[in-house]
Amino acid sequence: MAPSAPSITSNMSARAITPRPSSYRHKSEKRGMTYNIMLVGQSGLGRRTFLNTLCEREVIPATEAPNPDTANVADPMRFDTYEVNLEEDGTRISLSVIDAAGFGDGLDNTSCFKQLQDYIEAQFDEVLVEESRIKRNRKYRDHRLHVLIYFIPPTGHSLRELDIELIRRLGEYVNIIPVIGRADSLTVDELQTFKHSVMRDIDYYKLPVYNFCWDESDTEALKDNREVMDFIPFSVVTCDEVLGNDYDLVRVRRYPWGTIEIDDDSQCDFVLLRYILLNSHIADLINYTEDVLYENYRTKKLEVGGFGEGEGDDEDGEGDDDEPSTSARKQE
Ligand SMILES: Nc1nc2c(ncn2[C@@H]2O[C@H](COP(=O)(O)OP(=O)(O)OP(=O)(O)O)[C@@H](O)[C@H]2O)c(=O)[nH]1
Repeated sequence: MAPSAPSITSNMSARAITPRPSSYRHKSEKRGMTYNIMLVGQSGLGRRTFLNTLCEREVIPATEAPNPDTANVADPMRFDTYEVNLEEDGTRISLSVIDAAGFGDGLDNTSCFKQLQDYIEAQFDEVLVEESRIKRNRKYRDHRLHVLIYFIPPTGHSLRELDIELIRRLGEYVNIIPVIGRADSLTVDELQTFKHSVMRDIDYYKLPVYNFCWDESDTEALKDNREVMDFIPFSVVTCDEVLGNDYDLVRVRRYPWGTIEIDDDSQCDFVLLRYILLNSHIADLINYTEDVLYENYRTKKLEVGGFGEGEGDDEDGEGDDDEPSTSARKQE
């Protein structure tokens, strides 16, 4: 008899905290979900490897080494999109990941914030236009960003101006989850101290990172969510090798002195973060984006009259756009 497919060993069960999937999650189970994630962080912090580890396959192949003649010239930001279909606990997830490459790599990074903001707003505007059509496009694919994973470098100090500015500028448009990339660069004590410093800065500057406790009506989930918040920023170590046999696989990062099991929650927060992103909190992140962040954006845009004549015009000739934009209403 052929052996069954090997499965990745996860030590999630050993963790003191396993957040309960919210009621939103159960409602979306059968329908399947359209989910959009953006990865932002300076080059080399492990965005590509993180995505591959998250999806358990090579979504972004390794890039070739940079040409030494042009390596000193910072590229402008690029938004590379990757589509992946996943199944998590029986729920189909049509995942779109936008890798914002080149953020923070230049000497002057002021334009990066605007490029990111423009990108996120453009996805909101697209929905605003779509909502105002008389005849809706049934095949319309919503590209609003549901979560932005921001990679903080493992400096061991505190947040940099660049980190503060990014969270401050984009927090009103997207759910930002800060993570410490390459967290294996820090010892256990350094990591704890660094996490505290980052949280101190987030509190001090009132930075709008995603608040897991936004839905206070769900009292049962509130306790779990408070515990989840204690892990922010999540420490991430990604996999560069899979060890094991036909029955059991263990994902590791190998060093001269040994290995780190990235699915072991006593060694980093990757397994918890993955569970939050793809399972327990996926529906909350989508709902918060649609019901709060998008609604706020929409209200502001319509109040200042920024969504004026012509924006709803139908380029492909489908649908009629005579309807005034102010009548665009989100279907409850
Ligand atoms: N020590 C350590 N190295 C890592 C980790 N994640 C990725 N790396 C390594 O860091 C290097 C860069 O990783 P990438 O995933 O390509 O980083 P990126 O952020 O996508 O970088 P760019 O493609 O340059 O924008 C590779 O050699 C990875 O193997 C990690 O958690 N710990």
